[in-house]
Amino acid sequence: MEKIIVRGGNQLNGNVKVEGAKNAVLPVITASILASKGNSAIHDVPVLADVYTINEVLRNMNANVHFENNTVHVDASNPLTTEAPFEYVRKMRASVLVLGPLLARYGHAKVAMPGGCAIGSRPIDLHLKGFEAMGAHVHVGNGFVEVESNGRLKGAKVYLDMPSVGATENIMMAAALAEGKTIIENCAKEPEIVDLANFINKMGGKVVGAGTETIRIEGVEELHGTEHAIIPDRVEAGTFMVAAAITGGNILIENAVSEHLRSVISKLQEMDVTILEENNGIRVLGPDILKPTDIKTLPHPGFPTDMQSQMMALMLCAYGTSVITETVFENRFMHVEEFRRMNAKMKIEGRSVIIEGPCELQGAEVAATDLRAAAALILAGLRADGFTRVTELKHLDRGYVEFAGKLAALGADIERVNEEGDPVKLNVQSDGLHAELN
Ligand SMILES: CC(=O)N[C@H]1[C@@H](OP(=O)(O)OP(=O)(O)OC[C@H]2O[C@@H](n3ccc(=O)[nH]c3=O)[C@H](O)[C@@H]2O)O[C@H](CO)[C@@H](O)[C@@H]1O
Ligand SMILES: C=C(OP(=O)(O)O)C(=O)O
Repeated sequence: MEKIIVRGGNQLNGNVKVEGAKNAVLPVITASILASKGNSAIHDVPVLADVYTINEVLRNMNANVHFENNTVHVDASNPLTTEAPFEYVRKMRASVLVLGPLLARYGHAKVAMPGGCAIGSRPIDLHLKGFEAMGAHVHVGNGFVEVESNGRLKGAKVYLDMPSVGATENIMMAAALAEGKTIIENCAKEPEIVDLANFINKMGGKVVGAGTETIRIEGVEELHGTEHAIIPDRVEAGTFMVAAAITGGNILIENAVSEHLRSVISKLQEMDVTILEENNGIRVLGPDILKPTDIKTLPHPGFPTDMQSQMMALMLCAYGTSVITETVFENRFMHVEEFRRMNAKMKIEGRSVIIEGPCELQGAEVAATDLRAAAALILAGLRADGFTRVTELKHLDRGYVEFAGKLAALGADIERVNEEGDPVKLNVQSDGLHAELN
């Protein structure tokens, strides 16, 4: 089993470049199969396990997919099969995002029902409600969800009970090829939604209002391949912002987009972290003494749940009591137990965690419980006394490119090793890595 070993105490300084956003690239790659003619070239794609998984899902459906030099080329002009088996959905829930495009193009899609996961139960009822409103029939049974329509989907008015990111994306993709107009109300406003809408529009689609709470989609008869560059990853950027803050360092996070990070910037400033918006990114300077603060996770533009565990690591080092309230996922505190192994003092009360800082963090062997928890434990290790060993790196590899390598380049004493203790350098150049990452 591979581990990341970090010895705390080093201040991090220098520049780091943010990759394309995982949560933008996955829906964009699935949207590319809406095109019945022409190739799509998707640029600035991060070399992540999740990208390999979605590429495999598409290949399995008979699309032609090629991934090289951070560009994914998709040719979906062949007739596609319309099923994504459990093997993929188990690895990555975002595989359900093929439902909308397949249903719109072929009138049929079948995907293994995603189960619960470490952060909550994560149902897809809102996705299905949207498809039904557009005239599809939904059948759930034997571990699968199957959606079917008689002929073309019909544009409809869909109100989402909560602004689900995945439901907004799936319904937007389905509506792109539907007959007539679809209006999605109370939809998600995340920057990744805007990126997907831009991609669909470049394919010949007619989507307006992405980034607001109402999206209007005028369905078209056919979409074509196009070229698109993915937006920078705001969660990776936020993670490096915390790395600067927790080590009292000075890091320029290149490519970070401040408009995507307003809530994170504001909370870091409350903790006395200095944030400078520069031409090519965001510079973050950690203070000698961190102040406590409170956060409540919310849909965008509220504080992102995907930054909750990294902020928890930072709050452990602040002087005073901080409170985190998680409202997006019902069970996203699995990392609390792991932090406790590092001498963290905190208490879970319902949907909140009360953190009594500053804690004298101690190095320990800890297991990543999800993708962001993996990063958060490594961040805590940067500050802890002695060596922290983080296992279950499959979570980290879903969403961070060369995380240990990037931290080492900034001055961290960190190494990724295999079972024998030999250093592991991920060769992140080609699809050949797929087996290794899984
Ligand atoms: C690949 C990707 O982009 N993943 C992101 C996406 O996940 P994802 O798209 O799965 O998250 P959603 O916005 O859909 O989920 C938000 C909440 O809505 C609930 N819900 C969702 C759909 C549904 O049909 N019914 C329902 O009840 C979920 O259980 C959850 O409690 O947004 C989350 C919230 O910002 C992020 O943490 C994930 O990193
Ligand atoms: C929860 C996350 O991703 P996913 O929805 O792909 O599990 C995340 O990126 O933190």
